[in-house]
Amino acid sequence: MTGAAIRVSEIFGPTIQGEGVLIGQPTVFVRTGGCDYRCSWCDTLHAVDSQYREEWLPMSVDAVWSEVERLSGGVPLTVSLSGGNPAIQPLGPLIDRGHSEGYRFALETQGSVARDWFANLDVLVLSPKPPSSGMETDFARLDDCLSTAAGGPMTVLKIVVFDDRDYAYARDIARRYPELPVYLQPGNHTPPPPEDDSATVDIDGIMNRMLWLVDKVTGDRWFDARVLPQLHVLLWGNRRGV
Ligand SMILES: C[S@@+](CC[C@H](N)C(=O)[O-])C[C@H]1O[C@@H](n2cnc3c(N)ncnc32)[C@H](O)[C@@H]1O
Ligand SMILES: Nc1nc2[nH]cc(C(=O)O)c2c(=O)[nH]1
Ligand code: SF4
Ligand SMILES: [Mg+2]
Repeated sequence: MTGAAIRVSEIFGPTIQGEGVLIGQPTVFVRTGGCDYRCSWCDTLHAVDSQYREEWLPMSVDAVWSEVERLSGGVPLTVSLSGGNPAIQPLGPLIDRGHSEGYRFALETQGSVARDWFANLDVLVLSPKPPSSGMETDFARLDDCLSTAAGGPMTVLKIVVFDDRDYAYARDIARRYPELPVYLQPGNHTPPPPEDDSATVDIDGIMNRMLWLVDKVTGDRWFDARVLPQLHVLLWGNRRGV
């Protein structure tokens, strides 16, 4: 077996990337299990809460890779690595394997753990957490993620915004990293409870938050910001595996 086992919550697709810089692009998701954060509004608790850890299978690189190849029909695409926090899993050998077959890799992480294999990614999405999450940003660690990735992937920021404090946080982060593109994402205040992915989602509420966010950004003449909804939530609500 190449490398240590990867704890996998789910592998699904192809679907479209619903968020941020790759929005609309066909992708297969590899969602790892386990997270060092507990965001108050996390929409993926089935891959975070240790209550569900028996559903996270330790898989070899070969096993993960054959599932990605099966789902993609062997046609190279961008694989989205998410979680949980995928940075706490040994994903370097998987990335090498996929690259050797012509696939690309995008990874989403909160920026709390840096890995040397970040440099081998094609896209690194850093999603530091605003005050409404209840989490504290460790800027030294976020800086580490950036310096580890330097010269490698296209790196972008994606910040979830629920309220004025979150918006102020997003502006601060953007000022701190002026070289990074910033994507703002309205928060889903009706995320699914982990055991029920059919729970209804308040699309009108999310769209109102989106409109508010557009007003904030344009009112402040923050013309470098990009504001995008979670497209998969608009299309499929809280459903899992899409
Ligand atoms: C589920 S997380 C997994 C990856 C990593 N742990 C992270 O937070 O970046 C993927 C993305 O979903 C976002 N997200 C989680 N819950 C959300 C919610 N209720 N509304 C909007 N975005 C949410 C996160 O901020 C992150 O950008
Ligand atoms: N279609 C789709 N796009 C996504 N972008 C980020 C996701 C995630 O849960 O990390 C996600 C997801 O679960 N589905
Ligand atoms: S860091 Fe990501 S996966 Fe972890 S609790 Fe927060 S939103 Fe959920
Ligand atoms: Mg999600």
